[in-house]
Formats: sequence, structure tokens, C-alpha cells
Amino acid sequence: MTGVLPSQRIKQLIDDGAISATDPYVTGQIQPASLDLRLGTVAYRVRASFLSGEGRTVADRLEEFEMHRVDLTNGAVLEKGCVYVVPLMESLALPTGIQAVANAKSSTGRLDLLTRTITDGGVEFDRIAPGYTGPLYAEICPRSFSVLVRPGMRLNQIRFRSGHAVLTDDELRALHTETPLVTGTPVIDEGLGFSVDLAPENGTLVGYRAKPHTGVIDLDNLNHYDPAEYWEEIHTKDRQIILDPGAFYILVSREAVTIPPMQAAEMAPYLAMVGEFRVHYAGFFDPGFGHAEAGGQGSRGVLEVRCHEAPFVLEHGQVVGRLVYEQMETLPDQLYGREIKSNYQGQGLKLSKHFRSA
Ligand SMILES: Nc1ccn([C@H]2C[C@H](O)[C@@H](COP(=O)(O)OP(=O)(O)OP(=O)(O)O)O2)c(=O)n1
Repeated sequence: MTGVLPSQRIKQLIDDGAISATDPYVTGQIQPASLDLRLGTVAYRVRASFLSGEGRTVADRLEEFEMHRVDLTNGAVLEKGCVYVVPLMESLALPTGIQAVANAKSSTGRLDLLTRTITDGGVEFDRIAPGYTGPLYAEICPRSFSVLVRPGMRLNQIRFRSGHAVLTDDELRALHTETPLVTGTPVIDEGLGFSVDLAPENGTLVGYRAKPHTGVIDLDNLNHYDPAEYWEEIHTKDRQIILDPGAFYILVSREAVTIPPMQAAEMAPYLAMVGEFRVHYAGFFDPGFGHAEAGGQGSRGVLEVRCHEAPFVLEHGQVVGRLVYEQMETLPDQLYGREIKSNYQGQGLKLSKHFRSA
């Protein structure tokens, strides 16, 4: 069978020893179509981000790039602007037919914590070769805020798939006719396009921009921080905003999106050629996200946007990203939503769960 492996198949991989961990698994770690990965006890501050490269291990390369080590046991701050490599508690011994892909969790992306997975012999971030056997590491680069972390914190996640799982545009059109995937007319071109909302129904608040020189965020503090101390509100009445190079924004999609129970999705930039700005990082959408039966009607996608070379005008309804839908191998035994205490079901414009709601 081909497709993305659901929660019960991930449990089976654990039972079979294809996934192992230094510490017992915790409640909620297995998600409908992914497994949360946990930080180990040490962070290596490195000179620069790196990939280990064919035939070489991350441990070897750390000898080359390590500047110093930080013990995370009692909590430690990962400083904004620095690059760290943290060995994860989980490791893999994948069967040859199973391939994996990792990604930052949505909460991590919303905090602008660039978090990518690296492996021994790896030549790409976040893509794990079929049959990979070896340790997993998170490379973490806090870009807007310094963060306090402890062992066991879950910053990234991993998805497993067997064979080819991506839906073609024709399959996506057929699925949309069966279960509407977005509100409005779907833009289907190598996935489902979605656009930015810069003309909200009520009020003028369209997004947030990270403030410089803020305090530390302890990732265990949920619904805790005052948004005003970390974010500047972005208001507009004229359906457009100008993005500043280097600044980090949280925006929201105009469309409500649905991921039916037998599909999962990954967010990708709309066009690789648009270098001026990029919707990035947190890419996984769970089966059941936005799905009415899982309490998700009207869920928008949150967009983490960074502008690069030059100031860039973003207009209401401009297509900025696309969701690449994949088929689940079998129906997951849990869906994103209320039952599993998900944080972002039914969301509109929403900062990470660490901030108090307005
Ligand atoms: N750029 C993104 C990425 C994801 N999501 C939505 C779809 C996901 O199904 C949901 C949760 O994603 P994660 O599991 O990555 O996030 P967390 O684990 O941080 O949230 P939760 O605690 O709710 O599981 O957020 C989003 O709105 N915008």
C-alpha cells in the first residue's frame, strides 16, 4: 500500500523498532500523520549551518564546526541569530520501502525558529532517504526571538510514507468536487493555491510583525506572553501592505482550508522564482484540519512570511503558497481537532500558542 502512514502505523513502526527513542514516548507525541521529535540534553553551538554530506556523519562534522556546548538539562537559552545542532531523542532504522520527511511544527514556525532536521550522510535538509538507519538531529536557528528550551521539547515533526503519495492536479480537482477543500474558486496548479487575506471582514488588523530586541520566550509557557511585547500589529484599509526586507510577518490565508481524513498536506511556496518574499517553514497540515466533523469549519492557514532582497507590495488575494495534498495509506485512528487537544483548529489570524489571545 502506498501513502502517508497514519498514527496507528507509526505506532507499529515503534513496536517493530524502526523508530526508537532514548526516553519513553509521551502522550500526544504521535499525531494523526506524524510523530513529534524531542530535543535531547545538549545543544552544540556551531559556526554555521551544515549538511553532513555523503559518507560522513553529523558527529564528525560537529567536531569541525562546534564552538561550544550548552547543557539543556536545567533549561538553556538558544540565542537569536546563532545556529545550534541538537541530537534528538528519536532515531531511525527504516525499512527500505519507507521514506521520511521532517518539518518544523506550526508553533515553531510561528516563532520564526528556523528548525530543520539533519541526518548522517544527508545531502538535503528535512528529507530522509528510504531505509535510513541512524540518529536524527535538529538544526535550530532562532531568527526573531531568543528561546528557552529543555530536553523533551518538541520543535519538529516527522512524516513517513511508502511509495508515491502526492495527488495529481486531476485527482485534487476530483477530491474538491467530492469534499470542498477551500472556500471560493480553487486555484489548482501543482497543488492547491491559497492567497493572503489583507481585507478582513471586521476591522483592519491583517497581521503581526516581530519586534526586535524582545525578551526570551520559554517554550513551556502557553497562553502566557503579551503579544504587544513581541509583535507589532499590522493594519491596513487599502488591501495591501509593504513587506520590509528581513522582517518576519504572521499573516493569514483568505481561504478556509480543509484536509479530509484520508489526506494530509504540506505547504510549499507558490513559485520558486518569486525570490522577494517567501511563505515558509511550517509545512504540515494534518488529516482533519479544517474538517467540519472534527470541529474545524472555517480554519484558515497561518502564513509565516519573510521578505528578502527588496521591499515588496503584497496585495489582498495574491496567491502566496500552495498546499500539496497527499493520500493517506489508511484512515488515521485520530484526527486533528478537539479530541487530541489541537491548538489551531478553527483558527483565523493566530500567533503561536505561547501568546495570550486578544
Ligand atoms: N503554516 C501552517 C502550518 C500548519 N498550520 C495548521 C495545520 C496543522 O494541522 C496545524 C497544526 O500543525 P502542527 O502539528 O505543526 O502544530 P503544533 O503541534 O504546533 O500544534 P498543535 O499543538 O495544535 O498540534 O496547524 C497552519 O495553519 N499554518
